[in-house]
Amino acid sequence: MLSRAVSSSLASLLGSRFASFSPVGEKLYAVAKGRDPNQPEFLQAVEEVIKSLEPVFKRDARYATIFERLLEPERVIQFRVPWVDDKGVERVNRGFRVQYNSAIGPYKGGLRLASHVNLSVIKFLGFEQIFKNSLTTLPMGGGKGGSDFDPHGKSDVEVMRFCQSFMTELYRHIGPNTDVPAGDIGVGKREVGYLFGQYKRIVNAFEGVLTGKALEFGGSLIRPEATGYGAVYFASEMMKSVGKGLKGMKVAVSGAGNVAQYAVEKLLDENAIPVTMGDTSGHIYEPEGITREQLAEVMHLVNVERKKLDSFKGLSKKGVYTPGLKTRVWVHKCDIAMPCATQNEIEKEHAIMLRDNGCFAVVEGANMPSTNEAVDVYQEAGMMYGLGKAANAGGVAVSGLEMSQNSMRYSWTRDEVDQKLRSIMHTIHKNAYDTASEWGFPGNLQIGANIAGFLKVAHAMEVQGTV
Ligand SMILES: NC(=O)C1=CN([C@@H]2O[C@H](COP(=O)(O)OP(=O)(O)OC[C@H]3O[C@@H](n4cnc5c(N)ncnc54)[C@H](O)[C@@H]3O)[C@@H](O)[C@H]2O)C=CC1
Ligand SMILES: O=C(O)CCC(=O)C(=O)O
Repeated sequence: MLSRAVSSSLASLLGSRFASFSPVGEKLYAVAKGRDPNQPEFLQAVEEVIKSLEPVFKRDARYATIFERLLEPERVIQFRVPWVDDKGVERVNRGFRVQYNSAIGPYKGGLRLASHVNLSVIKFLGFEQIFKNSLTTLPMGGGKGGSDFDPHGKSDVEVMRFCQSFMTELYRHIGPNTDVPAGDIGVGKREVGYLFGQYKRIVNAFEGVLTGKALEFGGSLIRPEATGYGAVYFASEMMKSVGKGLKGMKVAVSGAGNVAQYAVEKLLDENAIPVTMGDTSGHIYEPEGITREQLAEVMHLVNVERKKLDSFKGLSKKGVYTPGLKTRVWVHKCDIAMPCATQNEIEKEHAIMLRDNGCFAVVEGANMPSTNEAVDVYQEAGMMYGLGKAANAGGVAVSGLEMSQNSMRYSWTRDEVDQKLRSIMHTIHKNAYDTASEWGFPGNLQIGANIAGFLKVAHAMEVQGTV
């Protein structure tokens, strides 16, 4: 245990929020911060998990030791990605794959292509993925990768050249029983296709090394829809737990990409009223609800024309488009907020706006979309909080089902996969809910999900020895 003097000097070194850790939590956070002081997103994710795991560390100090081991990724791969643009100019990007934890299965997690990608971002995502994958009930470890290459504004051929170069290094580190990447921001069917083609060409084997593949070469039905649908199934479980339903609920959704599109589609199926969608160009607000026709236009614009919402033509008379990111979707009155765009898109001021406007639940389709200060606002206000690790686990869960289908050389029907997804989201919610109650925090899905996700991995790590 740290002395009071050491602990207070560490507190001033690490910032005021640090003061609320127990001495064990302080020590673990200090280990992470001491090793990687310049990785803010990673440290934010670590802080959030440590706070939830305090009761576990208190009950049995063994778990703190295991957690300290888990904090360090098993392997971090960083590499050069050279490619040639359409003008014949040589370009270089930086590629990453963080193979974070393989205690319960092969590393599994997406690849992100976006200019903001750096090691801190990939490490936070890989760290989160460990707990999320554990919650899915499927045997998948945690990993994440990507590059600071931004596919927006690049031609298809430029994206292909980049993906081929990226895979020319990555292929030696992955495999269907080792590490199975998939999509994330900036990586959809097109990019997964180019990556798969290059892998197959190099290793001369047709194997399930990526998920999110097109149906023609081993993809699973419902994988494109899975994260958005899964988040809405999770929201529905949250509502049921307090005797409510989604019908008639006004939902503010951020994002206009994969997760947001299918969240809006499923909200419409459930007779909820999605009132917003947003991207880096701005956002649309439809006070009476986004219609299926408007959603179809967004899908065409984003997925086919590769444009942003500033090109959206279908606003209703009451609809409003607000350009830029200064004003976010969270200014609009809603019952439920579903952030489905990116990390830290809800800061404390936005959480306060949501709370003051009567929003009573936040369900995260994105990874770590709320800052820790925003989460404090939700918890202090008694708002329901479905954290990303639980609420957006449907995507990776169906990726796990894609791996199973590839292994069996078989394909389940759309209904079969959708039923399995629903059942997995039900189980994740129940596990988080029950675990929260068992540990003395009834209704706190954040604590419940983090503890349940951690304990499974911790037990596997313990019996596998110090590896
Ligand atoms: N695709 C998947 O299966 C899964 C995705 N996620 C998470 O969901 C989130 C969205 O991912 P996808 O929809 O797959 O990506 P995407 O690339 O299809 O869409 C991302 C959307 O967010 C918007 N966006 C990005 N940065 C923004 C910013 N700073 N402010 C406002 N809008 C911004 C983009 O313009 C785009 O509309 C990410 O946090 C991702 O990690 C989580 C689980 C699985
Ligand atoms: O489907 C996958 O393997 C990855 C999904 C993902 O990146 C995520 O859950 O954040």
